Amino acid sequence: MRADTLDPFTVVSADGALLRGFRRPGPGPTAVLVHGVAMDTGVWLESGFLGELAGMEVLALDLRGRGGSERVGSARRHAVEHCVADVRAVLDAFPRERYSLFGLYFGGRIALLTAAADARVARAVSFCAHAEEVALPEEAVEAEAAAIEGPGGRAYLRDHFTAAGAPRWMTDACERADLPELAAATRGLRYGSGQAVPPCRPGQELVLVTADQDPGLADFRAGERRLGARLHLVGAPSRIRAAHRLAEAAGQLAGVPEEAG
Ligand SMILES: CC(C)[C@@H]1NC(=O)[C@@H]2CCCN2C(=O)C/N=C(\N[C@H](C(=O)N[C@@H](Cc2ccccc2)C(=O)N[C@H](CC(=O)O)C2=N[C@H](C(=O)O)CS2)C(C)C)[C@H](C(C)C)NC1=O
Repeated sequence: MRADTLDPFTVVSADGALLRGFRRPGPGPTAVLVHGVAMDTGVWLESGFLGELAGMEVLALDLRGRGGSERVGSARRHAVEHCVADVRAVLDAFPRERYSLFGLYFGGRIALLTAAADARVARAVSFCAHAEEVALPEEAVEAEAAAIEGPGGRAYLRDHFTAAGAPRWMTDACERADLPELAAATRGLRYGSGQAVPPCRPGQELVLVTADQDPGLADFRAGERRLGARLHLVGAPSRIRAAHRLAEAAGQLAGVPEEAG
């Protein structure tokens, strides 16, 4: 396959955080890719996602504290509003008529929240994250953050994802994580990440993707009703196992012209 030319970029978020990412040129509509909590832009290359978006211009950022982006240090500076600001900083740096956002897991939630905040987003596709309120289990999240920043942090993540049948690109992403920063990002989830996504704007298209056997399917169905989102199911026993099929799903979804009903 043709090697992709990836042009690195740097943008500054609203709170001054320096963000890095890459642009993959393309003649078609612009896609903005938002990775999950324990990830960075490497997942787009390794998952085959990039190849499935052939023809689109692709902008992929490392969220604060991940990849090459600035380590912000505190949980508060990892609040979801700052992640939304990170994405909007990329839109500001690359002015286009419209953008399609594709988000993976927590990145999907960020994509949906960005659409709700920003009319420039014509379409937001959330892979394996729904739009409903989530009651964050404080103790479990704190225990997870402590595990991640502890001596067995990398093993904690690797073992969980391996046991859950995650693809290689997801477990490899954990090997690259800056663990103290990932612990801060985990603690930062308490600042707003549980909020339900507000109704989107007229003309915006929202797509929710999950496994057809996802035990939490009801939350995705709720998004269909409450937000008029489209639901796209992939054949998999769980959200994590669906990760093996998300690039393929992206190819199917990206192929659909935005005007399609
Ligand atoms: C390692 C494993 C145990 C896992 N930890 C993660 O993965 C990442 C890395 C570290 C923190 N992490 C969270 O996610 C926070 N921790 C959790 N949160 C739950 C969850 O549902 N999280 C969502 C995302 C989300 C968040 C906030 C609000 C909405 C949605 C999610 O998508 N999780 C899947 C894993 C799965 O579905 O089993 C993935 N997330 C990865 C990513 O985003 O990079 C790729 S896979 C509940 C309590 C919100 C739980 C809980 C035990 C504490 N631990 C996990 O989930």
